[in-house]
Amino acid sequence: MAPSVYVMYGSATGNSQHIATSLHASLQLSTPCMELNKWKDTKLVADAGEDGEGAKLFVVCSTTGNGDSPENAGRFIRFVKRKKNHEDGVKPFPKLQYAVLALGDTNYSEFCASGRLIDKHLSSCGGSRLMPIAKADEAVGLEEVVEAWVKEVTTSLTCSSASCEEDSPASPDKALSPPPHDPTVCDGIRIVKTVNPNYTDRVVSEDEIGSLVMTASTNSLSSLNLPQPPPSSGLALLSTSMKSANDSWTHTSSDSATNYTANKPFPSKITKARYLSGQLDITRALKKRHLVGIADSATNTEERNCLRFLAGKKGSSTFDSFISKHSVNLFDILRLFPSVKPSLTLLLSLFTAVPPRYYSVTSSPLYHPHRIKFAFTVVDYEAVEGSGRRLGLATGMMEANVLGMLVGGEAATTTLEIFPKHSKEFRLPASSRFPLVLIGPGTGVAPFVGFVEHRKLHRQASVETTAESCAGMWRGGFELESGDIGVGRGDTTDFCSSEKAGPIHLFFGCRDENDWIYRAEMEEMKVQGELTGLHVAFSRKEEGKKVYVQHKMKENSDQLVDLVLKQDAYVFICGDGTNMAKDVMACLGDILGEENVESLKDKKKIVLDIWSG
Ligand SMILES: Cc1cc2nc3c(=O)[nH]c(=O)nc-3n(C[C@H](O)[C@H](O)[C@H](O)COP(=O)(O)O)c2cc1C
Repeated sequence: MAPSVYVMYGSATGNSQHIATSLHASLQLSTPCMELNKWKDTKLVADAGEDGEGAKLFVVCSTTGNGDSPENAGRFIRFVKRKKNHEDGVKPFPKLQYAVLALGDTNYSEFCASGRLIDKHLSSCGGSRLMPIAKADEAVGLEEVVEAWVKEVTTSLTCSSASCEEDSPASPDKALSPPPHDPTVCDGIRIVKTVNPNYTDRVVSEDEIGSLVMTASTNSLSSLNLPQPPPSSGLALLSTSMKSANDSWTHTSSDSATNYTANKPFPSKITKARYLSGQLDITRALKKRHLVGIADSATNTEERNCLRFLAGKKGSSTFDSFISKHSVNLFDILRLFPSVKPSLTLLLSLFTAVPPRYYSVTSSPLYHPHRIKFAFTVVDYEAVEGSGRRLGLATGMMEANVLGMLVGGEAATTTLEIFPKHSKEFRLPASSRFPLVLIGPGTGVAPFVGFVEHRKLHRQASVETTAESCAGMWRGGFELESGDIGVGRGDTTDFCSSEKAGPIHLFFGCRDENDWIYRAEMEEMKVQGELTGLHVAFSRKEEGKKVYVQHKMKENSDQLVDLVLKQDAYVFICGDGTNMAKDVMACLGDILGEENVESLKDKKKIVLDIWSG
């Protein structure tokens, strides 16, 4: 009997899920397409086990966080990693053949970490590779690697099948990649009247397509009637209450709060909101896979061809200059290409459920055990001047919810569904004695505000506890009278307070003073001595002089060497992964030496929490 074929995915923002479901549909499999965590709901273990008929498994999995697995793949990865799965005789998948497509982004240091783990451990679990792992890089575009992998999977299945000729599954190209060369598209696509108002019924060359679509888009986009919220905005801070009869945020693994997940979030009450500054800058646009899907629903051939061209290899530069540059979204496409009438089912399959958004907590649980604060940039921008305003889906919703609170002190009307996502590494060392080097330009600074607050409160609490013990208020069952020991309570408090806490240096960067979030807090921390060094870089304060955090780090090279290499400091870096993290890591390499940086990363003494826009 032929082995059963399974397609499974681990996805945080929908890309892997879409690739997997499209592949699954095109292969017309009888097994369901599942998220990896649901592997036990399938017959995979039975089929690929010692007594099974054999199984082929195709995995598409992304990496999120800083080398973390997507939530819907974590359980599966923990399962394949189990030590006992790798011992002789008890391997769970001796009859498994598999292939892994890993999605990632080379801007992150742990490129494709989850896919690599799955590929490695499926082999340790007894499986054999049908093909080497494929790694698709978001930084340069996923399409090429994805298309090649899908083709290889399809070929491997069709040609290993005895009934190759009659039973071959439908080509996955249909769902996943642009259609093959079509002369009406590539040799002279006619841009439809609705796209170009100056259209005359003529054939235009490929070179003209870009500018025509651009002209049309600028005209049309600027007339889009997007809802206009009040003038912006920028960075906002929300404070939400976690308090309910039985739940508390502060307790860890054993507590019920950790049971809140993306699928079962906690409805938190918004208690406070305030603006932190007035600047924004994020982009969001349709991906090629959306265009491929939508193109088929165009009833007008020319519109369909135009969309296919944009989604294909030949249309890549037009795609960049039209779709990406203008942040063209579905709504724009429906207006620009009126014959496109996608069904609800198609849209649901193309646009996966809105993924959760992750924000760093900026407050210490020691301060407010039942409340958390977090900061976010309100996405509100024009992709190209005059092309109309774009609003962030999640941040726009959050801002709208608390607008009354921000401008008039009214209470928020809705709750915010939240759940915790614990970080293994991006957390303060247990002892306050270690110095900290905190590098967080822009909103990257948000978690560090909580770090400094937490360390202050932690230290206060431990000084008070130690001082009480030292002063003889408690001595394991009996109390000493004042005068029994030669020092007073004041002396011991002073002694305990003088216990050395490591210095904290914060490197922050922004455009100019208007952009300086948490300024009051930072300056207060410096005055109070909680921050030993506050190093602020302004990139647009002086004409022609761009100063970034790396420049401030270089200025303080000797101090950094002393803190990190002699005093055992922890270095935390948070913020934009596309440029900042790379530049900061290169700068650390220059200051501390590449080898030291590598070894400190391995020891988790240089820790990153980064994201790409
Ligand atoms: C918040 C965030 C963190 C990420 N972290 C990593 C990472 O550590 N390593 C990596 O290779 N890619 C990382 N990526 C890139 C994603 O893996 C990539 O965008 C992928 O296409 C997402 O696929 P998905 O939608 O199926 O989750 C990250 C992306 C985001 C948005």
